[in-house]
Amino acid sequence: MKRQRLVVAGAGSTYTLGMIMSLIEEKEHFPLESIIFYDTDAVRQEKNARAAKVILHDKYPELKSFSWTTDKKEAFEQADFVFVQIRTGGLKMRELDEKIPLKHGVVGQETCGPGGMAYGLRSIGDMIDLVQDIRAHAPEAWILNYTNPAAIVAEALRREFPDDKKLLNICDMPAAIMVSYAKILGKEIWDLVPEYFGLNHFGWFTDIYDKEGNRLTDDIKRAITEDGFLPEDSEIVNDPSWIKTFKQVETMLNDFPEYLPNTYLQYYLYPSDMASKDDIDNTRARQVINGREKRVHELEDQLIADNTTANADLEVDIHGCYMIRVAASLAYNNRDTFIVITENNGIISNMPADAMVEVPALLTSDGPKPMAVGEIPRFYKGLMEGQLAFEQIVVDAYYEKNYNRLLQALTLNRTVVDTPTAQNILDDLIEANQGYWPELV
Ligand SMILES: NC(=O)c1ccc[n+]([C@@H]2O[C@H](COP(=O)([O-])OP(=O)(O)OC[C@H]3O[C@@H](n4cnc5c(N)ncnc54)[C@H](O)[C@@H]3O)[C@@H](O)[C@H]2O)c1
Ligand SMILES: O=P(O)(O)OC[C@H]1O[C@H](O[C@H]2[C@H](O)[C@@H](O)[C@@H](O)O[C@@H]2CO)[C@H](O)[C@@H](O)[C@@H]1O
Ligand SMILES: [Mn+2]
Repeated sequence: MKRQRLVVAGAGSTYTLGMIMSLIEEKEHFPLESIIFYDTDAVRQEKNARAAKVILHDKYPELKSFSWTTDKKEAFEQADFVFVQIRTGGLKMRELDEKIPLKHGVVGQETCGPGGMAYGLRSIGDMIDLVQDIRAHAPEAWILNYTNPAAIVAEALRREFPDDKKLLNICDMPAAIMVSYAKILGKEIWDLVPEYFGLNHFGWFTDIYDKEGNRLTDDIKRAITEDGFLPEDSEIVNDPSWIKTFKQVETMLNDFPEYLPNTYLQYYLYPSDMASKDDIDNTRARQVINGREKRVHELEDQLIADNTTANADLEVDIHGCYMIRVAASLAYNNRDTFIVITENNGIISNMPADAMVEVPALLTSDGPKPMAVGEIPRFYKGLMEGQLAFEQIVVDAYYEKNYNRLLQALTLNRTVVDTPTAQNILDDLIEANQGYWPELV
């Protein structure tokens, strides 16, 4: 098995340490020769890097080299794989994305509605530059991108790099949901075969099978409607916000029993309820700053001070493992099935060919081979068409630098709808995003 040379871009991320643990856990599936961290923020990256060095020294002796840099050439020129996880504007801007819509009585969420639009307009330019930089030094490397808002980023990258066959956008949410299904069924996530369609953070499981072909969907639905639904992945199992989100799946399934919903549909199906229950002074970004980010940094301080993992509480979560299994399937032509974001081209036969959809695909060394979904029922098609138009108009607005396009996008979005409200939110977002968004005309 060829050992891979991996670059983590955005290595100052709160997910990096978890990714290192997953790389260790998955080393037989995806063996590494080297890891290079790359980030534009040398200080933020260095903390993660020094802690990772301690972990890798203890738990990955086979790794030939580990280093970190802010130099693009040094980072990318030898890469086989680049995992991309950047956040333009940081958690500070995420907090504004959440608070500004809430101030106007609208859902405040990093990837949905106005918050997703704001974050998208910040991310697009940086992501285009980053992919160009990677391609300048590593034309053949696989780029696995999970930078959010993945739907809007994927649409912009599709337009910018139409012929790039080694650029794949992915999200871990379907996998995190499947971890909970697996727990209900007394199985492992890797034993389950999903049938799924949608857009990123906007989709449904239509069926779940095991590898022997047994249909398990009704067992899952029955368990959720009788006993409720909880997160089970280690990263989120005890997080009150994620517990509340998973519980909402029971409500969605009772209201719309046909398919099993992605958790993110709560923002689109119950927007008034979601907006009214959020605390503007303690939105998700604030919880992450005081929670995951603080926890990760404290753990890193401890690892660096101790110079050993002996006393550290290190856990593996599905986020990293999913990305790594995806990478392994591409690298070694495993042809495993994963839910990924890809251009529709007839997969969902009654959705536009150019839509970036989220569907199961066989991942091969020749790229993803998505499985046909066929025609989807009118309700889902209607919801998806509205959301897709929103996402595509946001990307149009980025290129056209056009205020009115953004007003159209927000008015279309199920979390907003009302034009004067859309105008007020948009004006506040423009002010908050000066220097990040294109100058609008
Ligand atoms: N698709 C998914 O399912 C999924 C799951 C988890 C996280 N994410 C995404 O991963 C990203 C990281 O999240 P986080 O909360 O850890 O954020 P974070 O702010 O902790 O980390 C992001 C890092 O990216 C760096 N960065 C910003 N712009 C950069 C650029 N142009 N080039 C290189 N580095 C750059 C920052 O300096 C920072 O260190 C976000 O986009 C988040 O939404 C996606
Ligand atoms: O609010 P956050 O920062 O905690 O989460 C935002 C991300 O939520 C999803 O990712 C989950 C993931 O599904 C789960 O497995 C675990 O690793 O936690 C992640 C969140 O902490 C979502 O898919 C991402 O796109 C979001 O960035
Ligand atoms: Mn996601």
